[in-house]
Amino acid sequence: MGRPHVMVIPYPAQGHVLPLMSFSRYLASQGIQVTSVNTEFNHNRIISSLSKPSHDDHVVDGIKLVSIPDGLDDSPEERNVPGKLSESVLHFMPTKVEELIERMISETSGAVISCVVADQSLGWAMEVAAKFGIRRAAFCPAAAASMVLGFSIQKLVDDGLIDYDGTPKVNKAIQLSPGMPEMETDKFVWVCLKNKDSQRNIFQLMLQNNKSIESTDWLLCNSVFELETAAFEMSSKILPIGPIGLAHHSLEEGFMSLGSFLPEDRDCLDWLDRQIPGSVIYIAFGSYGVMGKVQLEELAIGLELTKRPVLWVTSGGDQPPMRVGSGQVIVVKWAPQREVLLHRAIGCFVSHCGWNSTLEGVQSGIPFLCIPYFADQFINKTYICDVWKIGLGFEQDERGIISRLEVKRKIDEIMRDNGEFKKRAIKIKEIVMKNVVKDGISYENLNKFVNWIKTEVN
Ligand SMILES: O=c1ccn([C@@H]2O[C@H](COP(=O)(O)OP(=O)(O)O[C@H]3O[C@H](CO)[C@@H](O)[C@H](O)[C@H]3O)[C@@H](O)[C@H]2O)c(=O)[nH]1
Repeated sequence: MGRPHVMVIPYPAQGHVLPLMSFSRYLASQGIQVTSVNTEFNHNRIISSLSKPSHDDHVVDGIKLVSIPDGLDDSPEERNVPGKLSESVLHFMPTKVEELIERMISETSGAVISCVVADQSLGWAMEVAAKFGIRRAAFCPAAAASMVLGFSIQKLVDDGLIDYDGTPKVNKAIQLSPGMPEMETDKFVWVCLKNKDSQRNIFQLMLQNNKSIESTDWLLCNSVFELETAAFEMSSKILPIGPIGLAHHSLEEGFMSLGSFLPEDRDCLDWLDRQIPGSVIYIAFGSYGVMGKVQLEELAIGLELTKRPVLWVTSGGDQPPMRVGSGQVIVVKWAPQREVLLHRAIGCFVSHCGWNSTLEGVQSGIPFLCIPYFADQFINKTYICDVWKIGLGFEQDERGIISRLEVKRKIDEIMRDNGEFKKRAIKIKEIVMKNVVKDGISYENLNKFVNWIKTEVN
């Protein structure tokens, strides 16, 4: 029997590459040969951001890194033009992946790829794999609730809640089933992009992906059954396997950053060592920065008013107008976020509620302050604030801005509150940990998947 070989294809964005890289590392640690396919642009960023240089650019931590062109020019700006990246993903990448598989098969005289694991948003990858007779699994890096929202589109149309292009006909909060987080129709994943063309494209893509997913052998979700019981009960096909980063903690530390597009600033960990336990506000908005100047300023002043130490990540480019260097505030471009959140100095996490950040905060037992701005982030915020009750949102003033006083008020509330938020956060963390150890649901699902990969190899 040959060694099983899995090809992993993430959507080419940071919040997708990181969890799929964690998943790849997990598979590699189970003796599976893994090829991770990234765009050339991302591949180069991944290699140059490794915290420990690799002897071989193409094999890192047991994972073979290969790249395909994305058809865009070399500037990062090109990828920020709305619609450019998604167009390349839809119309350029499929042929490149197909050519890559053909090449791999011919170079190794028919070597088997046991399975393609692709991001759930790349439905076409399932079709390419099927064309070569390769088995397939979809990986969802977002909450199960986001997936079932996609699966419920036809019902939303039938119930008269949205039009055929996804536009809401009414503005109201709905629940897809009892126990599901409430969702505002005007904040549906495809609606809150605030751009009609993008809305139409994403909506169409979700419909297409729903179809492609029907033909997959597995639909794995980086989530935890007990965090989202109602969502998992709505679709038995979605299997929780998360949080995926927790599955390989024993692996070599030097490659913890594998998949980051920017080098991690590890000095902030030394700074954290010098802070009082539970005192630091960690603020990070994922890999994009879209905060307006006025909001940024109110946030910065509000944080200063709390007189608490702050660690601020500027990844997307938003430079906080704060007095840096006072010892109270440290600003970094890219932090080792998972390690930061686990540090005893951290008291709360001001987050945009991307699903990876949500899971990382949850598994660290840290309370949240939420500033969601698009896509699935509103659903994740509802989980944090209304379902798990481990965080607070902010009220906006008449200008649509979160004022400095509101920032200070909410941070003081979450950091004091006799530790109620912290206590609940620790409880939720314990639930999560139960799922990733032996006999836990995520652990068992991962095991089943690995066994399936191993036993079906010819
Ligand atoms: O300084 C930093 C900042 C972030 N991260 C990591 O970057 C990832 C960011 O992921 P996420 O929190 O999900 O944010 P986005 O990059 O914005 O993720 C996109 O993808 C997610 C998964 O589909 C969605 O939930 C989000 O809405 C979408 O914006 C996390 O693993 C962080 O640990 C770092 O390592 N260092």
